[in-house]
Amino acid sequence: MGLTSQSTGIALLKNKFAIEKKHKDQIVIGLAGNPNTGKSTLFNNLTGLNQHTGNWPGKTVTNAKGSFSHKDKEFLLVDLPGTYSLLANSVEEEVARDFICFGNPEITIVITDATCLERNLNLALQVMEITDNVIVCLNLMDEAKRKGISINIDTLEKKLGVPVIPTVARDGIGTEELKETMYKMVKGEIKTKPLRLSYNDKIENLVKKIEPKLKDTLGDSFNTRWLALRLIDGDKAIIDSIKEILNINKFNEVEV
Ligand SMILES: Nc1nc2c(ncn2[C@@H]2O[C@H](COP(=O)(O)OP(=O)(O)OP(=O)(O)O)[C@@H](O)[C@H]2O)c(=O)[nH]1
Ligand SMILES: [Mg+2]
Repeated sequence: MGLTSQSTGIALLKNKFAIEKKHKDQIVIGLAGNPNTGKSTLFNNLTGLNQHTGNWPGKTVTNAKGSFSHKDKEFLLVDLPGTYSLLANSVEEEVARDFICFGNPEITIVITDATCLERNLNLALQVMEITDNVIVCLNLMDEAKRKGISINIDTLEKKLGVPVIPTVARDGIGTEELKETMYKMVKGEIKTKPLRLSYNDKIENLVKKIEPKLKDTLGDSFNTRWLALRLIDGDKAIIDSIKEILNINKFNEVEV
C-alpha cells in the first residue's frame, strides 16, 4: 500500500471534521457565537427548509447543516454549538474549535449579541486568531437600539480588520448584506486583516522555534502559529490531536 495523502493522519483528522457536501463546489461556512445570540434564527433564515441534523462524529453534540444559493455560488452553512470561548473546556467548545481549525471552513461567521458586545468579542478574537476569513455579525440590533446602545460599525470594522454586519435575525434584517459579504469574500473581492494579539518576546521566540517544526510535519494545511501557541499553553486537546496525526503517520509507514 502506498502512502497517499488519503492515508495520512492529516487527511484522517481533516476527514473527521469534513462536512459532507452535496457537490464539490459547495462553500462551507461555519456559524459560531456565544449561546443565545440568534445563531439558529439566522441559520433558519438563510437555509429555510434545506437542513439536515445529525451528531458530530463520536460526540453527542448536534450538528446542523443547511444550504442556500446566492448568485452563482452555493453555500453549506454549519450551525456550531454556542460557546463563550474556544478553549476546549467543554465538548461544545472542542467541537467548535476543532471544526474551525481542522474542518477548513472557507468562512467563519461569528454572531455576536450587540447588547453585550464586549463579552462577545472575546470569541470573535479567538476565531480571528485561527483564520483570516471571518465575518462578524452584530445581531439583536433592535434590542441594542431599545437599550440606547449605538455602535459605530465603520470604526469597529476598521479596528477588527474584518467585515462587520448589523442584523436583526428574527426579522430577517441584514441577511441580504450578509450573503453579499460572504459572496464577495469567496470571490476575493473583500480582503481581511484580522486584529491579532501580539505576545511578549519570550512567547514570540518560542513560536519562532516551534512553528517551523509544525510546518515540517503538518504542511500548510493548518494555522501553525495558532497551534504553536496552543502547545505553549500546554493545551491537552490539541497535543492529543497532533499526537494522533504523528501516531497514525508512523502506523502507515509500518504498513507501507
Ligand atoms: N429581539 C431579537 N431577538 C432575536 C434576534 N435574533 C434571535 N432572536 C431571539 O433570540 C432567541 C435565541 O435565538 P436562537 O436563534 O435560538 O439563538 P442561538 O444562538 O441559536 O442559541 P443557542 O443555540 O442556544 O446557543 C430566540 O427567542 C430568538 O427569537 C434579533 O435579532 N432580535
Ligand atoms: Mg441554536
